[in-house]
Amino acid sequence: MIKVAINGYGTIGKRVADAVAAQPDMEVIGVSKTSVSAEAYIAKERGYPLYIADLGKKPAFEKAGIEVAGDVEAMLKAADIVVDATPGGVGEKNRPIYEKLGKKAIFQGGEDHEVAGFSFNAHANYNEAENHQFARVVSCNSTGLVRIIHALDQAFGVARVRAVMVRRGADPDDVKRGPIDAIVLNPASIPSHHGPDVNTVLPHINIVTLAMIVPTTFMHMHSIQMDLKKETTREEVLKVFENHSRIGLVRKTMGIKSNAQLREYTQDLGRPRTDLWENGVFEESVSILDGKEFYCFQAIHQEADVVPENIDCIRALMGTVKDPQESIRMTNEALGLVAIG
Ligand SMILES: NC(=O)C1=CN([C@@H]2O[C@H](COP(=O)(O)OP(=O)(O)OC[C@H]3O[C@@H](n4cnc5c(N)ncnc54)[C@H](O)[C@@H]3O)[C@@H](O)[C@H]2O)C=CC1
Ligand SMILES: O=C(OP(=O)(O)O)[C@H](O)COP(=O)(O)O
Repeated sequence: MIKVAINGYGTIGKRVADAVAAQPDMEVIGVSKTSVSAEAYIAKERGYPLYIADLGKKPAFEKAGIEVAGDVEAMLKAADIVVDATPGGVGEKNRPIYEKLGKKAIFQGGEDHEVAGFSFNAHANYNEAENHQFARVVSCNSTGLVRIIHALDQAFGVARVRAVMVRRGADPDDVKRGPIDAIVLNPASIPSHHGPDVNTVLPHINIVTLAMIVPTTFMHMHSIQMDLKKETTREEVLKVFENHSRIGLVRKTMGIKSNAQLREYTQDLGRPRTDLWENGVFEESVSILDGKEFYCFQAIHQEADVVPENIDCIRALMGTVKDPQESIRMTNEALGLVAIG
């Protein structure tokens, strides 16, 4: 069993912890929090040993009825590998301790590529991970882009990509963020970080991305255009998506035309935390013009799509499963991830 520590038990960390616990070849040896919160109670409820960054806060946890197993360093020492899901920028500060203890670590998309020196996506570059001490799972939007670009690149060749990301303003629990009544260019300059981020995994792709944020909390929406190298048809493109285990199709017949309806659907499916782990490509939007021009809309659930990628990244860095497809299959099966559509 691979012993996994989750440093930072928040939006991403709590999902990764549950996903690790569901795998046949991994166990959660601990999760960490900085202060008492509802999430600390959930860790207790799940039976995950809870470690804290500052032992000076131990009395506050104990007063709240939450047992503390030790400090973060003790958790790291007990682990084979750590998934660092602390807020963007904190991972970089944590890196020296992983180096000191000789532990493998996975960073998230809030860190720069250089923090790990290797950026990861299971379908695109799983086999390059072995022998690395560190990896970074690219951000949620970049993960969604890499999946779809890589799939079409493998099938038809991709000459260039132009994409616009309409980003959710904040996660559902994030009461301090906005906007409440605005469309914010984020950033106003071009490109947004997503294109260069895609290039950390797929360096040969010609891509320009633009991004803005809107007052929603559930999912980003992408408008994507790609020039393909080989002529194809809409039907052939749909077949590629149907055969991809992490690209789902929002079928025309479902009548879903928004993030809100898609959330209702994942909820009705009984997905944990309503998570959409796969890309949600809108079937109706998939278009091929003049044989080579591809268009689509896709929804990306920001809290969820990086979760299975973190699980595959654990196996890839540990070198325990050599075949990417086998790891992807194991991860999907343990999560109950059967792509929609
Ligand atoms: N929320 C999202 O939509 C997505 C976030 N990411 C990335 O994942 C990373 C984590 O983001 P979230 O889960 O949203 O953050 P979050 O704020 O929900 O959770 C972070 C957790 O880390 C804990 N923490 C803070 N400082 C710590 C420290 N020094 N040691 C241990 N724990 C500490 C906090 O208590 C909190 O539980 C970031 O790099 C972010 O950019 C990636 C994809 C999507
Ligand atoms: O990884 C994300 O978005 P991104 O792919 O646009 O960087 C997550 O939605 C977190 O983004 P945030 O920086 O708005 O919290």
